[in-house]
Amino acid sequence: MGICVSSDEKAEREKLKKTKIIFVIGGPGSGKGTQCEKIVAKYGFTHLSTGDLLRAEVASNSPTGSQIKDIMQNGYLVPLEIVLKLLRNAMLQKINTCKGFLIDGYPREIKQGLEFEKMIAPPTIVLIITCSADTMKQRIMKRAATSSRADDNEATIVNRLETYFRSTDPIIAYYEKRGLLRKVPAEGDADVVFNECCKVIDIIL
Ligand SMILES: Nc1ncnc2c1ncn2[C@@H]1O[C@H](COP(=O)(O)OP(=O)(O)OP(=O)(O)O)[C@@H](O)[C@H]1O
Ligand SMILES: O=c1ccn([C@@H]2O[C@H](COP(=O)(O)OP(=O)(O)O)[C@@H](O)[C@H]2O)c(=O)[nH]1
Ligand SMILES: [Mg+2]
Repeated sequence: MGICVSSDEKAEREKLKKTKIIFVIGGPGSGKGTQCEKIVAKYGFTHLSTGDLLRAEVASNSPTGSQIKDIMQNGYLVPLEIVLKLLRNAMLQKINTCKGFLIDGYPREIKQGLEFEKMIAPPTIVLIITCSADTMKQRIMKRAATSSRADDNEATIVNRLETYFRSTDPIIAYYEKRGLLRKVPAEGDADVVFNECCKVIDIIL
């Protein structure tokens, strides 16, 4: 028996394929959220952070939320099916009004990127925000003073950095080979970094 795809689903897929999609990746605390906020203000794109979607799921106390709470608290990766389902639903909710999507914090592994393309669409570009592990640590510790994130503590930061560095090189190589990768150095002030982000985005408008 073949797979039955409804006409609604076909229309959704077509819409998703026509939309600009920017993956925004980078280590924990590198400034993805900060840059996305600025990009939204200037370009009107829709910002979806997979970390935020997962935190909302945990806060809702759903069965999925309880399943992923400890994984996140410890700085490991949530199963891909869960992340992708949340992401797809969130995208479909915005698809009719959206000028383009910023997908912040995804993919964390090549497999996540491949599944996204299968279920949703290929990214237009992949923006990677890069700074040293020391800078990331310092930024998160500073944020920890005011954030209520359960994973903004020294022990979890070590795991988050390790998780990031373990999977990131293959992701970079993969999108570089396809000509989709855009690197933005992020040691400087947020405004300086933003200026570089704009140069990259202006080209795809
Ligand atoms: N260029 C920058 N210079 C100095 N501080 C910055 C810069 N970019 C971000 N920050 C600060 O660093 C902290 C982490 O930034 P942000 O939350 O945007 O990172 P993130 O990549 O989204 O992190 P996470 O992956 O943990 O969600 C924030 O407190 C932010 O204000
Ligand atoms: O695609 C994703 C995105 C996030 N996470 C989980 O959510 C946490 C917080 O993610 P976020 O992007 O907010 O912060 P980061 O870990 O990059 O600092 C991560 O440590 C993971 O446990 C995940 O498993 N898959
Ligand atoms: Mg963030």
